[in-house]
Amino acid sequence: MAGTGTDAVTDEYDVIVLGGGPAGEVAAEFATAGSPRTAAIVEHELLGGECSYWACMPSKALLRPGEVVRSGQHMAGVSATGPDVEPVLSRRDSFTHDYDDSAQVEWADSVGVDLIRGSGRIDGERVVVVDGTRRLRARHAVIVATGTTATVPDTPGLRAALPWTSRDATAVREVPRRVAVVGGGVVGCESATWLADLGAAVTLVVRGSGLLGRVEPFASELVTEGLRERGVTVRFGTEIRAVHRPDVEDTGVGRIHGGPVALEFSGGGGLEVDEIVVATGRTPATAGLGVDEYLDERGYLKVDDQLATAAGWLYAVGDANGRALLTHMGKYQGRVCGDVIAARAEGRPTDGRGFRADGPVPQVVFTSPQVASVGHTAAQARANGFDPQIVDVDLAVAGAALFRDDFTGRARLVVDRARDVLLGATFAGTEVSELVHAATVAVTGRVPVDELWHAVPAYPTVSEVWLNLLTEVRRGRDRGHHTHV
Ligand SMILES: Cc1cc2nc3c(=O)[nH]c(=O)nc-3n(C[C@H](O)[C@H](O)[C@H](O)COP(=O)(O)OP(=O)(O)OC[C@H]3O[C@@H](n4cnc5c(N)ncnc54)[C@H](O)[C@@H]3O)c2cc1C
Ligand SMILES: NC(=O)c1ccc[n+]([C@@H]2O[C@H](COP(=O)([O-])OP(=O)(O)OC[C@H]3O[C@@H](n4cnc5c(N)ncnc54)[C@H](O)[C@@H]3O)[C@@H](O)[C@H]2O)c1
Repeated sequence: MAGTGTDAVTDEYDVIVLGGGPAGEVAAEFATAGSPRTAAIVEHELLGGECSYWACMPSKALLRPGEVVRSGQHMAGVSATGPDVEPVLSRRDSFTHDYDDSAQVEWADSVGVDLIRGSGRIDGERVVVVDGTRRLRARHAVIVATGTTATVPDTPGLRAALPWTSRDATAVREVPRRVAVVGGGVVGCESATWLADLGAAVTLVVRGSGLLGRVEPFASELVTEGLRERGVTVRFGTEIRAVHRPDVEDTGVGRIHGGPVALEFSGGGGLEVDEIVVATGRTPATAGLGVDEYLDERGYLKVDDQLATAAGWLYAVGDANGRALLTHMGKYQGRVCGDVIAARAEGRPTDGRGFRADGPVPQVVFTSPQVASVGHTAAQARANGFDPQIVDVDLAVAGAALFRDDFTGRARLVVDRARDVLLGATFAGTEVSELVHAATVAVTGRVPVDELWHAVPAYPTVSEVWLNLLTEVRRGRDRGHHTHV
């Protein structure tokens, strides 16, 4: 029976998915596509998950206008102002559909997946209980795709101050005049960017010494410079000892939660702001699901490359398995997991290449400048026992200068000398997001550098940076390990 957004009537399905975010949706679709198998998704908030309503979609809708304005401001003959708050927030709302998931429910209907509204937990082998009352049984598989929630540290006074999390920052309705963003990861850097674009005076409070922990150090430095140039105060080595907000009010998501907030720093000193955004990482939504024996020490489900746990019938995709907290990787896992379940249900072998979700991880951080990367950084390559050739070049090519007057940035290739293939690539610079897929293809396909030499970038495009990178790889082979241009 097709999903209606209300309770479906079937109590036995071939596949039951807990959590209707992007990973769970795709897994349900692929496990049943082109077959008579049935699937249900159990979802206790909105079908579409965090990504659609409180994460990727609204954040990128809030970030793009600022980048377009900067593009216009750095192009002779073009005048650009803004971004203007109200139209930007309305455009954001058009992407989150005002938190109405009926379009996703139609999608579920169209692929024959039932939606069961409620909170699911596992109660024995292949059995799911919804809201503590309704029992469902899965003939083949149960897939956990419950994602993560924002982690709020137990700093004295912080939780009582009702700080914003990523949900408030992406759902912003009232722009705080002064805001402290706590955490120097992706959420911290991106939300500092859009809140500054919307006119807030932003202080980014970072306990470590750099932004975006796992990226190449030069990318982290360029993002720090970019934030500072646009007026964001970036404070490294700063821990918050206590938070005081005497006048707290639960005004709703995206609204300012009361009066001013005083932050006390561990090393002395402090800061008064109108709102705090806590961007200190994620907590897996796996507690109380009845899967404790399959969790690692951080609370993520332990899975193999086929997304299966040690219990053959139980799988986990997306953020819930902690492999890569990214929508595209969750959807990739959903495709592989769905294919594995389908093959097993049909008695087909699952030892082919298509049945392992072990591809390299691409990511774009939509700050200004952006950071687009895939595979190993230089440090990761060394830590994994490779002897990498590292090649760095400036992003200044003819195509870049034509693209935008202020185009700047750097690119790095990490090459495995032994096999003559790319292990990773990082582009940090003006609007570099679309550059990374070529690198993803090269890394995934293990294309030899000598073959890449024949992949000629069109003139005059930003992709011509590839020519400079590959030229340097050839030169570097004669000169030694690390080359800069
Ligand atoms: C601010 C922000 C910006 C981001 N931007 C990007 C980006 O640009 N690109 C990118 O690739 N990634 C981005 N991410 C990460 C991305 O949002 C996640 O990787 C992605 O949402 C994970 O998808 P998922 O399906 O695993 O989980 P989720 O999207 O978290 O969905 C899980 C679903 O399970 C439901 N659920 C949980 N427990 C239960 C239960 N017991 N019963 C029923 N339902 C349950 C939840 O309600 C939710 O709908 C961003 C994250 C944040 C916070
Ligand atoms: N564009 C994108 O691809 C995108 C955008 C946003 C989020 N995401 C994904 O979402 C995930 C979560 O992002 P995130 O930024 O919340 O987490 P993160 O783990 O990337 O960064 C968390 C930051 O908070 C700091 N921190 C942790 N505990 C702290 C504490 N008690 N006090 C002070 N600082 C503390 C950490 O040192 C780190 O700098 C990431 O893994 C990312 O992949 C992706």
